[in-house]
Amino acid sequence: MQPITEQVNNLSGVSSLSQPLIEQYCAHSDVFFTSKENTLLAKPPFASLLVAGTKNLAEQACESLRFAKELGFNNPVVIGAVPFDVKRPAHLRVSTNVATAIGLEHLKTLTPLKKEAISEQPGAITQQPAPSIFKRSVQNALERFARGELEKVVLSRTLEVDYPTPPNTHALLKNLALKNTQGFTFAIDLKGLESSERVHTLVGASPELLIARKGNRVYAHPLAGSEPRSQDPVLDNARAEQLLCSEKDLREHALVIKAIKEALTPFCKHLHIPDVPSLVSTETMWHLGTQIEGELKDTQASALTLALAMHPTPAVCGYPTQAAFEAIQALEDYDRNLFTGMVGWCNSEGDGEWVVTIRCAQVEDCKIRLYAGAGIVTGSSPEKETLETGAKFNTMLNAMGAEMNTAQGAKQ
Ligand SMILES: C=C(O[C@@H]1C=C(C(=O)O)C=C[C@H]1O)C(=O)O
Repeated sequence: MQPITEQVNNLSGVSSLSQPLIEQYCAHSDVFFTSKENTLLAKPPFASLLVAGTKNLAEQACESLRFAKELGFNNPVVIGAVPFDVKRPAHLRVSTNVATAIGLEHLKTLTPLKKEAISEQPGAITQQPAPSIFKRSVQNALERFARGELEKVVLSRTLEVDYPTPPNTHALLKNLALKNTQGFTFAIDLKGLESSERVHTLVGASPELLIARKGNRVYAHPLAGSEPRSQDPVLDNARAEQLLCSEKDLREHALVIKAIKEALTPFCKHLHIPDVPSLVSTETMWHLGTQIEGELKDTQASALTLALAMHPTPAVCGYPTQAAFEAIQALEDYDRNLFTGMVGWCNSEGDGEWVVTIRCAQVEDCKIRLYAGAGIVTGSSPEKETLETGAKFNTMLNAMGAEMNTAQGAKQ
């Protein structure tokens, strides 16, 4: 895919390489997003903040971008985060001050970034809920499947890491980008939502592309079905091979593909979906992934419109969607808010990239809250799902320079 953001403003006149952009990021005010192809750094002043329930969010975004263009800005961009529950306020900003660069994949050819400490002292980790409670929720989900109430639900848990002084969010972002050059690394200032002067940032490195649009072409790369990586190469390969032919994981994956096909078909002239998924690896996980490509009937539907039509996919919610959503409300005892929502950007042409908000955390003052979920279907094991969510925390824990012990299920 060619860079989508070629035409976007570069008002600060920075070079077109992403490393300087990441160096210029300021945790107190900015929004940073990078994919393999594009890096965007949006700085204040922001033209407006779109927080309405997301029902008509795409229209609002479209109007605000048109208005910004009428005011003489060449390439305004909508950038930010939409929550898991689309009835909750989104955190999207219209920016006319966006610097762009090529994607992070090219970081490899630049002076290597070095991993930085995010805090002088280690943080204290608390699991919320405790693994035993998470396992009970998985068991409850299995009982719901047996009663025929639904086929899949994604259940999640969190870790709270408390530091004696505020951790360095900029260093955390750089560490994430350094290790996840194949994924989508982001940092979104959330102060507009909370009206607090303290650093409050959503930060993460998602491996999952919800949708990218460039002209009349669309791309999606849903992931579902996972195995933790192992540091032992033989075991690591064996886990990957096992995943590729796991009946349970293929069934879990197929539900996601079915829903995405239903969501995208009305918009597309052609939609290419491979018959079988392939393996996707991150630093910490193996996943089953399907590379979907389509051609739009027309370019009326923006990347944000398409993303909202797809969200929440069964990769983060379950199947059927409403039953899964209700099961999540009943079984999770915390507020997901932005976790398992979407993060990304969209320009006035309607082009953009939206990724699933996973492998992420919220940094607030001296606390970092990490999130991880796993798809549960008939055949899932409470023990294995706890280990899987534990392994998913490692994307953030590694970047934080933190570690949980094996008993807590987060070791590789
Ligand atoms: C919910 C998360 O991941 C989702 C669930 C997956 C699974 O169950 O296999 C895989 C990728 C994501 O769609 C997460 O990482 O927190």
